[in-house]
Amino acid sequence: MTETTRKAVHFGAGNIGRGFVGLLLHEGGYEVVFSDVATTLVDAINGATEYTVHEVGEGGRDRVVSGFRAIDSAADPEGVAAEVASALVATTAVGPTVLRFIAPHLVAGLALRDPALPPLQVMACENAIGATDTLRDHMREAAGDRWDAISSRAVFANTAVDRIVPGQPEGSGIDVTVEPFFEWAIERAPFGENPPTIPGAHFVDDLAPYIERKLFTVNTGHATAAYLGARARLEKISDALADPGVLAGVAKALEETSALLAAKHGFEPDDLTQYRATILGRFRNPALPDTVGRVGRQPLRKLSRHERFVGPAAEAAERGLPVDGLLAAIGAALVFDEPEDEQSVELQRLRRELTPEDFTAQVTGLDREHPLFARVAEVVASA
Ligand SMILES: NC(=O)C1=CN([C@@H]2O[C@H](COP(=O)(O)OP(=O)(O)OC[C@H]3O[C@@H](n4cnc5c(N)ncnc54)[C@H](O)[C@@H]3O)[C@@H](O)[C@H]2O)C=CC1
Ligand SMILES: O=P(O)(O)OC[C@H]1O[C@](O)(CO)[C@@H](O)[C@@H]1O
Repeated sequence: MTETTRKAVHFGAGNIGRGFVGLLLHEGGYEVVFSDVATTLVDAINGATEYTVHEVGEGGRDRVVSGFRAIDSAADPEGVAAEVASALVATTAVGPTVLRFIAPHLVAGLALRDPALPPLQVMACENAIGATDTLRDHMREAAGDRWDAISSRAVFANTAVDRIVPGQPEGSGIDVTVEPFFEWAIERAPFGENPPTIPGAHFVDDLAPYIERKLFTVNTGHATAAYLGARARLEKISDALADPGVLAGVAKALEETSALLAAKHGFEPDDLTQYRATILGRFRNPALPDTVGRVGRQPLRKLSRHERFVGPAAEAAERGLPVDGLLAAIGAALVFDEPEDEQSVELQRLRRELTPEDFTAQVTGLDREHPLFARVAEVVASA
């Protein structure tokens, strides 16, 4: 494989796929093959020779991506397997619950792959702890008896990706509007001497502190702003941050997650204060057309056991740390009522049909004996 055939297959050509992962892979010198199930999007990508990532806000600039194509994985699974077989890198940005549908494509590609090639470098770029491990588990399951023969043809690294990429305005084609900030932290060890070349990414020995700091600050804070903003009938995230009540609620929830991060991972409190300030500045970016509906999407996933609210609140409660701000955010999430969002509709149905205790057990996954359980059930009862 020569320098000119450096190829990455990226699953999920949506907002983060084109506006972040695809962009950085392109800047790292890879030809990018997007794989998606949205036929119109695949056609639009194949109809273009370049697209522009518009970074809006302070320090932002336009970046042009070229050297890509797209393939419809529903219509042409054999084509996807062939691309995977000869790629150097495979990434995903499809949503954590979709990883199991990507696994069979990767397995089929590894089965075709020449064992003499360098191992495929697999990285799931989702907002979830251990997403690449989850993808590998799905692959192992999909491969069954074949796994032992093909698993050495790939290496797997967990990653933490951070860039706000909102829903795109009508008529923007495949261009993407994003914030200027980004961070991509990747586990170093799986690659040995040959890490992928991704400009601006940083390789770390232990990803756990990075991904927890990211998820429990950026994502906890963003989702808190969305749910408090939606409850205050605000539509834009930047307007939510301008509301003193919402801002105070976000600040309180994040002070609690910072206290946990300091206690658990040894982050310096002053550094966390600075990190929170930077993040609140990012949420306030008025040039980003971001909405409480997008950021609050899939509330059942966000209220689950190891996600951005219950995850840190449970650990904080176990350590006797304060959780009132996180409980208030959970209270606002419970009344998130977006008819367009399936999980929001399901959430409201569950609230109507279950007792507060049964709802808490089912939605948050907390054990009934956990120190947080009764407090969440109380919030559910009074929401
Ligand atoms: N948008 C953002 O600001 C950020 C998003 N993320 C994470 O990135 C992931 C994707 O988020 P977005 O790009 O915002 O969503 P999106 O909805 O814009 O993109 C997801 C894409 O995946 C495609 N897809 C769905 N099922 C598929 C399948 N079986 N095979 C191939 N493609 C499939 C969809 O058609 C869509 O194009 C999520 O896990 C999200 O949490 C992470 C950091 C930032
Ligand atoms: O599907 P999720 O988890 O809401 O992912 C999107 C979130 O990730 C973020 O990009 C933060 O990195 C936010 O823009 C957004 O709220």
